[in-house]
Amino acid sequence: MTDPVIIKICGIKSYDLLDVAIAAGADMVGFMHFQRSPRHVSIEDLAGLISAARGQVQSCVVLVNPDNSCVAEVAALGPDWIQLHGPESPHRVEAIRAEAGVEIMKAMPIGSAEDVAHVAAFAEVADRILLDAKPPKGADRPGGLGESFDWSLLEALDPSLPFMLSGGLTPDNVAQAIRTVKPFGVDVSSGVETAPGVKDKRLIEAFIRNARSAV
Ligand SMILES: O=C(O)c1ccccc1NCC(=O)[C@H](O)[C@H](O)COP(=O)(O)O
Repeated sequence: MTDPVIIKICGIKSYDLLDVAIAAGADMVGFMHFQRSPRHVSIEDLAGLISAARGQVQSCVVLVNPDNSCVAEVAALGPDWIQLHGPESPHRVEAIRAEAGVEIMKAMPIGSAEDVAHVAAFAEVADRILLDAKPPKGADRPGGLGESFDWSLLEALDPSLPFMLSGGLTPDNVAQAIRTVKPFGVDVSSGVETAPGVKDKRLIEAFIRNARSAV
């Protein structure tokens, strides 16, 4: 019997949608703290959402190249995870992990075999790796763009490395992604929205149902 895939619904901004994700069986929810994101949540709102999630679902705050004061401010709110989704180096990931005292997920942009070759160095310093599509040149943010990447690139990865898969996942392709790539977990944002930043209850439910039914 294989372990169930971890499901993360990213970019939750409201208590209503947090409840929807929990009721539908999400394992983890992501809260964006990045001004340029259409899913940005203020520090004040993060505090309430993290408290509401506690004990029901793992919470993950997504930051992009944060400075030490931002890390300290977010860590003080007690999320289960901080996700680093910027150009942080392995050394910086290690320092943030020591400073924050919470588990660290490092997002890695994948667009080529060279990008895949960089994963090992980050796997040594992060608690979990998230593989996402490399954003196109000129994109205004490094994630949450609904872009997928060539999953066959991941055949070069160390097969013993547990990783989360993201980038362009939807209710329609998540089961195929799980069967093909065999990730430890899956992460979605745009694929459960009707417009950037507008999550949809039925799409969240369908995503989780279809991910759970993948064999
Ligand atoms: O969602 C954002 O707006 C975002 C902005 C800046 C950095 C990361 C961001 N999202 C991080 C995520 O974990 C997304 O779930 C992941 O990139 C996949 O997004 P999508 O392809 O839209 O499902």
